Amino acid sequence: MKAVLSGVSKRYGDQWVLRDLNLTLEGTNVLMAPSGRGKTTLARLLLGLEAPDAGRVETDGRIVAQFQEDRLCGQLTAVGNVALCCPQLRREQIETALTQLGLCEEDWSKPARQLSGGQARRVALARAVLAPAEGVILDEPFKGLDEETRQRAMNWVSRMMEGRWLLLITHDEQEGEAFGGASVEIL
Ligand SMILES: Nc1ncnc2c1ncn2[C@@H]1O[C@H](COP(=O)(O)OP(=O)(O)OP(=O)(O)O)[C@@H](O)[C@H]1O
Repeated sequence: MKAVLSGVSKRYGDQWVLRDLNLTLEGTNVLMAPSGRGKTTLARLLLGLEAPDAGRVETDGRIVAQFQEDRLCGQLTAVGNVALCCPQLRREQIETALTQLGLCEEDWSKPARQLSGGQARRVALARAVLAPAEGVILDEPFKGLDEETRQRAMNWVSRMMEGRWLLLITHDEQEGEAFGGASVEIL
Protein backbone atom coordinates (compact mmCIF):
# COMPACT_ATOMS: atom_id res chain seq x y z
CA MET A 1 0.00 0.00 0.00
CA LYS A 2 1.29 3.44 -0.82
CA ALA A 3 0.45 6.99 -1.79
CA VAL A 4 2.03 8.68 -4.79
CA LEU A 5 2.13 12.37 -5.62
CA SER A 6 3.24 13.21 -9.15
CA GLY A 7 4.09 16.79 -10.09
CA VAL A 8 1.72 18.16 -7.45
CA SER A 9 1.36 21.93 -7.10
CA LYS A 10 -1.02 23.77 -4.81
CA ARG A 11 -1.72 27.44 -4.35
CA TYR A 12 -4.03 29.59 -2.30
CA GLY A 13 -4.82 32.70 -4.34
CA ASP A 14 -1.48 33.98 -5.62
CA GLN A 15 0.57 32.05 -3.07
CA TRP A 16 2.11 28.78 -4.26
CA VAL A 17 2.44 26.48 -1.25
CA LEU A 18 3.65 23.33 -3.03
CA ARG A 19 5.37 23.25 -6.40
CA ASP A 20 5.90 20.22 -8.60
CA LEU A 21 6.11 17.80 -5.68
CA ASN A 22 6.99 14.19 -6.50
CA LEU A 23 6.68 11.84 -3.58
CA THR A 24 6.00 8.19 -2.82
CA LEU A 25 4.89 7.31 0.68
CA GLU A 26 5.64 3.73 1.71
CA GLY A 27 6.72 2.49 5.13
CA THR A 28 7.81 5.23 7.52
CA ASN A 29 8.23 8.81 6.29
CA VAL A 30 9.25 11.80 8.39
CA LEU A 31 8.42 15.35 7.35
CA MET A 32 10.27 18.14 9.16
CA ALA A 33 9.78 21.61 7.73
CA PRO A 34 9.39 25.10 9.18
CA SER A 35 5.98 26.52 9.98
CA GLY A 36 3.92 27.59 6.98
CA ARG A 37 5.75 25.44 4.43
CA GLY A 38 2.75 23.35 3.47
CA LYS A 39 2.81 20.31 5.78
CA THR A 40 -0.89 20.52 6.60
CA THR A 41 -1.65 21.29 2.96
CA LEU A 42 0.15 18.09 1.96
CA ALA A 43 -1.86 16.12 4.53
CA ARG A 44 -5.11 17.63 3.25
CA LEU A 45 -4.21 16.74 -0.35
CA LEU A 46 -3.50 13.14 0.67
CA LEU A 47 -6.84 12.94 2.45
CA GLY A 48 -8.66 14.38 -0.56
CA LEU A 49 -9.77 17.43 1.45
CA GLU A 50 -8.02 19.69 -1.08
CA ALA A 51 -7.54 19.22 -4.82
CA PRO A 52 -4.14 19.93 -6.39
CA ASP A 53 -3.90 22.78 -8.92
CA ALA A 54 -1.58 20.60 -10.99
CA GLY A 55 -0.41 17.00 -10.85
CA ARG A 56 -1.95 13.86 -9.40
CA VAL A 57 -2.46 12.35 -5.95
CA GLU A 58 -2.97 8.59 -6.04
CA THR A 59 -3.64 6.61 -2.90
CA ASP A 60 -4.36 2.94 -2.25
CA GLY A 61 -6.89 2.26 0.44
CA ARG A 62 -7.99 4.38 3.36
CA ILE A 63 -5.97 7.12 5.03
CA VAL A 64 -6.55 8.50 8.52
CA ALA A 65 -4.99 11.54 10.13
CA GLN A 66 -4.41 13.00 13.55
CA PHE A 67 -4.21 16.76 13.26
CA GLN A 68 -2.74 19.07 15.87
CA GLU A 69 -6.15 19.80 17.39
CA ASP A 70 -7.44 16.67 19.10
CA ARG A 71 -11.04 16.96 17.86
CA LEU A 72 -12.44 14.48 20.39
CA CYS A 73 -16.15 14.23 21.17
CA GLY A 74 -16.14 15.85 24.61
CA GLN A 75 -19.19 14.05 25.98
CA LEU A 76 -17.90 10.58 25.05
CA THR A 77 -15.33 8.67 27.11
CA ALA A 78 -11.85 7.94 25.76
CA VAL A 79 -12.99 4.42 24.91
CA GLY A 80 -16.14 5.80 23.25
CA ASN A 81 -14.09 8.17 21.11
CA VAL A 82 -11.84 5.38 19.86
CA ALA A 83 -14.76 2.96 19.37
CA LEU A 84 -16.52 5.50 17.15
CA CYS A 85 -13.72 5.26 14.57
CA CYS A 86 -12.69 1.67 15.21
CA PRO A 87 -15.86 -0.46 15.00
CA GLN A 88 -13.72 -3.55 14.33
CA LEU A 89 -12.28 -3.50 17.87
CA ARG A 90 -13.72 -4.95 21.06
CA ARG A 91 -13.82 -2.70 24.13
CA GLU A 92 -11.01 -4.72 25.80
CA GLN A 93 -8.74 -4.19 22.80
CA ILE A 94 -9.26 -0.43 23.03
CA GLU A 95 -8.59 -0.48 26.78
CA THR A 96 -5.40 -2.46 26.22
CA ALA A 97 -4.18 0.08 23.66
CA LEU A 98 -4.98 3.01 25.96
CA THR A 99 -3.14 1.23 28.79
CA GLN A 100 -0.11 0.77 26.55
CA LEU A 101 -0.22 4.52 25.96
CA GLY A 102 -0.06 5.10 29.71
CA LEU A 103 -3.74 5.83 30.38
CA CYS A 104 -5.57 4.11 33.26
CA GLU A 105 -9.16 3.11 33.89
CA GLU A 106 -9.91 6.39 35.63
CA ASP A 107 -8.80 8.25 32.48
CA TRP A 108 -10.58 6.14 29.92
CA SER A 109 -13.88 6.13 31.82
CA LYS A 110 -14.47 9.86 32.08
CA PRO A 111 -15.84 12.22 29.44
CA ALA A 112 -13.08 13.35 27.09
CA ARG A 113 -13.69 17.01 27.97
CA GLN A 114 -12.31 16.24 31.46
CA LEU A 115 -9.01 14.85 30.17
CA SER A 116 -5.75 16.78 30.39
CA GLY A 117 -4.12 17.97 27.17
CA GLY A 118 -1.61 15.11 27.16
CA GLN A 119 -4.29 12.52 27.91
CA ALA A 120 -6.55 13.83 25.14
CA ARG A 121 -3.60 13.80 22.74
CA ARG A 122 -2.99 10.12 23.39
CA VAL A 123 -6.67 9.27 22.93
CA ALA A 124 -6.62 11.07 19.57
CA LEU A 125 -3.43 9.19 18.71
CA ALA A 126 -5.03 5.84 19.60
CA ARG A 127 -8.09 6.71 17.53
CA ALA A 128 -5.99 7.49 14.43
CA VAL A 129 -3.58 4.58 14.73
CA LEU A 130 -6.25 1.96 15.52
CA ALA A 131 -8.69 3.04 12.81
CA PRO A 132 -8.83 0.65 9.87
CA ALA A 133 -6.56 2.32 7.31
CA GLU A 134 -3.62 1.58 5.05
CA GLY A 135 -2.00 4.98 5.54
CA VAL A 136 -1.68 7.13 8.68
CA ILE A 137 -0.76 10.81 8.93
CA LEU A 138 0.29 12.06 12.37
CA ASP A 139 0.84 15.80 12.84
CA GLU A 140 2.97 16.47 15.95
CA PRO A 141 1.36 13.54 17.80
CA PHE A 142 3.81 13.56 20.73
CA LYS A 143 3.88 17.29 21.38
CA GLY A 144 3.53 18.23 25.03
CA LEU A 145 4.06 14.70 26.42
CA ASP A 146 6.61 14.16 29.18
CA GLU A 147 9.70 12.19 28.16
CA GLU A 148 8.67 8.79 29.53
CA THR A 149 5.16 9.02 28.07
CA ARG A 150 6.53 10.23 24.76
CA GLN A 151 8.93 7.27 24.48
CA ARG A 152 6.12 4.90 25.35
CA ALA A 153 3.82 6.46 22.74
CA MET A 154 6.55 6.45 20.08
CA ASN A 155 7.29 2.76 20.66
CA TRP A 156 3.60 1.95 20.50
CA VAL A 157 3.10 3.80 17.20
CA SER A 158 6.15 2.08 15.66
CA ARG A 159 4.77 -1.33 16.59
CA MET A 160 1.30 -0.55 15.27
CA MET A 161 2.49 0.70 11.90
CA GLU A 162 3.71 -2.62 10.56
CA GLY A 163 2.50 -3.22 6.99
CA ARG A 164 1.14 0.31 6.58
CA TRP A 165 2.62 3.65 5.62
CA LEU A 166 3.12 6.48 8.07
CA LEU A 167 3.69 10.17 7.44
CA LEU A 168 4.99 11.64 10.70
CA ILE A 169 5.05 15.43 10.78
CA THR A 170 7.28 16.74 13.55
CA HIS A 171 9.53 19.63 14.50
CA ASP A 172 11.49 17.43 16.87
CA GLU A 173 14.75 16.06 15.43
CA GLN A 174 14.99 13.34 18.08
CA GLU A 175 11.59 12.02 17.07
CA GLY A 176 12.52 12.12 13.40
CA GLU A 177 15.69 10.15 14.10
CA ALA A 178 13.90 7.64 16.33
CA PHE A 179 11.43 6.82 13.57
CA GLY A 180 14.07 6.75 10.84
CA GLY A 181 12.57 5.91 7.47
CA ALA A 182 12.45 8.24 4.51
CA SER A 183 12.87 11.96 4.91
CA VAL A 184 10.20 13.91 3.02
CA GLU A 185 11.21 17.22 1.42
CA ILE A 186 8.57 19.72 0.38
CA LEU A 187 10.68 22.79 -0.40
N1 LIG B 1 -7.34 27.71 3.27
C1 LIG B 1 -6.28 28.50 3.07
N2 LIG B 1 -6.43 29.68 2.43
C2 LIG B 1 -5.38 30.50 2.20
N3 LIG B 1 -4.11 30.22 2.57
C3 LIG B 1 -3.90 29.06 3.19
C4 LIG B 1 -4.96 28.14 3.49
N4 LIG B 1 -4.43 27.07 4.13
C5 LIG B 1 -3.11 27.31 4.25
N5 LIG B 1 -2.79 28.50 3.70
C6 LIG B 1 -1.45 29.07 3.60
O1 LIG B 1 -0.58 28.10 3.02
C7 LIG B 1 0.68 28.09 3.67
C8 LIG B 1 0.98 26.69 4.18
O2 LIG B 1 0.07 26.38 5.23
P1 LIG B 1 0.12 24.98 6.00
O3 LIG B 1 -0.95 25.02 7.04
O4 LIG B 1 0.06 23.88 5.00
O5 LIG B 1 1.57 25.05 6.66
P2 LIG B 1 2.26 24.10 7.76
O6 LIG B 1 3.60 23.74 7.22
O7 LIG B 1 1.34 22.98 8.10
O8 LIG B 1 2.42 25.08 9.00
P3 LIG B 1 2.49 24.79 10.60
O9 LIG B 1 3.77 24.04 10.85
O10 LIG B 1 2.51 26.16 11.17
O11 LIG B 1 1.25 24.01 10.96
C9 LIG B 1 0.62 29.16 4.76
O12 LIG B 1 1.22 30.34 4.29
C10 LIG B 1 -0.88 29.37 4.99
O13 LIG B 1 -1.14 30.68 5.37
